[in-house]
Amino acid sequence: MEIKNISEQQIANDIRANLEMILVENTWLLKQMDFNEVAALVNYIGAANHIFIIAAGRSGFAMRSAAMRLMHLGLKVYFVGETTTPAIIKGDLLIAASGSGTTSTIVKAAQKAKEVNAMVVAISTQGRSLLSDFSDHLILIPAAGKQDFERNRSGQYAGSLFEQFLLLLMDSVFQSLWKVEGIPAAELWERHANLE
Ligand SMILES: O=C([C@H](O)CO)[C@H](O)[C@H](O)COP(=O)(O)O
Repeated sequence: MEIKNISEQQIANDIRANLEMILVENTWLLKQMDFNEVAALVNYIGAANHIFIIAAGRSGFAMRSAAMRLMHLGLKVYFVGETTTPAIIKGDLLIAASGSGTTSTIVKAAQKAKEVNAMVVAISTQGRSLLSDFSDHLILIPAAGKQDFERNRSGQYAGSLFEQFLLLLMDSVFQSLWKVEGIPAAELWERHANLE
């Protein structure tokens, strides 16, 4: 990639402006959310024997972070696709995050989860999608779709806003669960990886 003749100060200013735009977009999204939809997720998590999480690409990175924090709380959490992930069965919960709601591995996982009568919570930018058809509950994040090349809802590339907000939202869910459980941080830390 050729870096054009641009001063370090111009780049610094541009990066700062971008970060401001990203924070503004995430704050805008916060105001569009129905947090009762998110509150329901806490009930699904509380009722589940095991929690399975699936998401792909950058959405997957955000949800891997969420899986780690839920594990720190002492929940039995598996990220779909890891070699040690067991079968999902009735009484379990699948949290399936897909901005588009069409990523085939995620739709298939939700379909399988419903076949065995597990519960499915979807998180998506789409109110109706292939994924929502196999979901008991939907959390709508009305961010830009990853193929909204006109960039109507976000100045950022592809699904970046959804993926950022997903991470922030799941950290907020963790904070609520942590508060409810009242577990001291030092106790959570005992579950933190010591082989890293
Ligand atoms: O990595 C991603 C891509 O760069 C879009 O910004 C997506 O997270 C990946 O393609 C999965 O897509 P969705 O299932 O639609 O979230």
